Amino acid sequence: MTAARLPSALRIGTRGSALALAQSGMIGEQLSALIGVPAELVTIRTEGDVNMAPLTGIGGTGVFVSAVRDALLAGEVDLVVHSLKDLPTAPAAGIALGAVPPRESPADALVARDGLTFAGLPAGATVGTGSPRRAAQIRHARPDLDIRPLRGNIDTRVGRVHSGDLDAVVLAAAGLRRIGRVDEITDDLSEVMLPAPAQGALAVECRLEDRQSAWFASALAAVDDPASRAEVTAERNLLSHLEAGCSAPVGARAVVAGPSLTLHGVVMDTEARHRFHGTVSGDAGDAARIGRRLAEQLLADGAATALTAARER
Ligand SMILES: NCc1[nH]cc(CCC(=O)O)c1CC(=O)O
Repeated sequence: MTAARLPSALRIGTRGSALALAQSGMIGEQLSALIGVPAELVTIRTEGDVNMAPLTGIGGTGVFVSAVRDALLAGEVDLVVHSLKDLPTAPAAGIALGAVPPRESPADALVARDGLTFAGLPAGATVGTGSPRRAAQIRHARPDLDIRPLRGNIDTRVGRVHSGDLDAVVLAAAGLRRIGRVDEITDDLSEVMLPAPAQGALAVECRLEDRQSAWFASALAAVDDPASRAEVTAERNLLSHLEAGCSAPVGARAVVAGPSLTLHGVVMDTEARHRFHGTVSGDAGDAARIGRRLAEQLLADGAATALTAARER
């Protein structure tokens, strides 16, 4: 495509999971209505879909991202949609973050047998999660629980509870909501843990040069939500200035209220021996700087100890 002219169809690159298809389908419909051409989803198979080894062992969630971005750079698609929390914080050559659509709930959710809440889980209950961040915060809140490794798509994970294999699993509420399975949630974990930076938010990426095109830029601006963008900017700048990867035990939650933004962050090691947390507020226009300031504050408190301990595992 030459983005200067309207194409006959907008090709949107996505992973093939139910969640990815739901997310990119929704963005495709919105863009299609805006620009008046049909959107076509192009499924891209990634190493993360094929290889079921723990994510921490195959290069983190970045494995899902590279193949989709390669298709964009190769001109096979015009836009790609990702879960923003799966994107590395370093910018990718030739690619722009075209839009951050209005964010879904950033909360983590419990899916437990018999409708159990987090507080209602009996001592020794098995809780599945493959996320060091979730594991550390569960350990901190409930050292009596038995945390088990967990991978796979949302269906697989929830299935481990229905099969009686695990008492509970922890998932992003946004993922369950987007695939229409919000009824599975038995508790909201907002009071128990801070979410991953950018959890619940989407990233619509385009080729850098296509942003010059007026119709392209205006379509992207129409699906962009500045408040969501400010929140994820603060959260991801915290992560990048901690120099922590996407599987590091770092939690972050920014909230925009009117002109101001408040960012809460936590850094732990996986064993939950160390825990550093703090809050920085400021002007929402300073989101990146707020993230950096909280990172500096947590590092001054000694957070590097926790990050190093987490990396050495
Ligand atoms: N880690 C994979 C992943 N990437 C995005 C989501 C859910 C949707 C989101 O956070 O936007 C999930 C599943 C989960 O964490 O339960």
